[in-house]
Amino acid sequence: MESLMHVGFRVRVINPNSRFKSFKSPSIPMDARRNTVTCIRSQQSGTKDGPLIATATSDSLVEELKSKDWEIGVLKDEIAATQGIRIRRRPPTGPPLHYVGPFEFRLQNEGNTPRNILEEIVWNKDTEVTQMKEIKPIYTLKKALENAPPSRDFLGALKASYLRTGLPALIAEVKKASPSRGVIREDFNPVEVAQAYEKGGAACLSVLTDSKYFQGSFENLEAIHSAGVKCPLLCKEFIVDAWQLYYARTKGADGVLLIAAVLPDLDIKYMLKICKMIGLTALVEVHDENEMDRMLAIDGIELIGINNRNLETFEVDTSNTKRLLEGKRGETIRQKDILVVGESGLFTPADIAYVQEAGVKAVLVGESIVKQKDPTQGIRGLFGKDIAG
Ligand SMILES: O=C(O)c1ccccc1NCC(=O)[C@H](O)[C@H](O)COP(=O)(O)O
Repeated sequence: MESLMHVGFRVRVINPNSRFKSFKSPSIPMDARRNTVTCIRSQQSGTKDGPLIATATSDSLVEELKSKDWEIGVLKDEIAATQGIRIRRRPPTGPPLHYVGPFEFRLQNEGNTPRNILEEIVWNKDTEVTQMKEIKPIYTLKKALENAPPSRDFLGALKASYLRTGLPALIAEVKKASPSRGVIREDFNPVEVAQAYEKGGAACLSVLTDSKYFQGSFENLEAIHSAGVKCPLLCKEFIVDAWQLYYARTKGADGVLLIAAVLPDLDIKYMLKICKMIGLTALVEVHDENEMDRMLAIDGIELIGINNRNLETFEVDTSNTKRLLEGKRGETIRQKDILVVGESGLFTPADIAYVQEAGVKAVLVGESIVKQKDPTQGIRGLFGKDIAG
């Protein structure tokens, strides 16, 4: 996908209502773009006879590239919309300052605020990742992975726990705060929480790494990994770029979350391939029927999470899990041997029994256990019994 963004290509928009039926991307070949960048860099290092003409050419080329990249972003949103994706990936800045493209595109700058919290998070993440990529280019991450220890088997740990206890395997979430609940645990020591979860019988852990909205961090993930916690670790992030997969793996993740509400099918397929290549288990998250159907049409998905929380409105409804596993969808899931995780809003043994009855073999739980003084006891309370091995 990333390369598509940077090479000249023609996009045909399938949506019949689209204002942009066909669009020819910048026909500036990859090499020319590299040369542009090289040219700018050499100017920055600045020889005194650095040609002024080159500055003008570079500046206008950079402006043109920015504008075209922005237009492509808008078109990608349109393609995503044909898959029922409502989250727009357009950066919050709108068109570049000197944008002189089509009038329709210029108009789109109006009302350029996120429509809901998930969109806001994703826009913020796009900016954050762009900056991080500058600091740690992907080749440095790939290099680091050459000597990285093998990842742990996230899916295997869930299956083993389910077989051992006969209850849904627990992915216990290391979560200090959230947009919907604010601060959930004041005296938050991520390593102590992780160790308490492991002692209580969690099969895997989910570690929030977003700092702005969840007060999480990659340092937390790394610290839990280095402390010798044996449970496989899910990097709970808002993945918008394949770079993040490599980064997560270098920080000790064994699994990552891919959110169907954010990522179009092609991105999911591409990221699944990278996950496989670098030893990450992908937990693909859905919230509604459309997302479930899209994911069931993609080959190679082994783990699907059904989020009971609507990430646009914060509304939580555990019957969501049941609804998405009914009928034909449930049958397809069984045929494909996909393990389903029930996520969010689970507080009591009755909640666990309800989602197990619906067909889940694992649950992802944060608030109800992290807010207990002793999270080990929190797990006992959640299941109504001791599930430690
Ligand atoms: O939890 C939120 O407020 C939230 C807001 C926006 C995007 C994602 C959000 N949460 C991620 C999750 O779905 C939960 O952390 C996870 O499933 C655990 O949920 P819970 O047991 O209810 O803490």
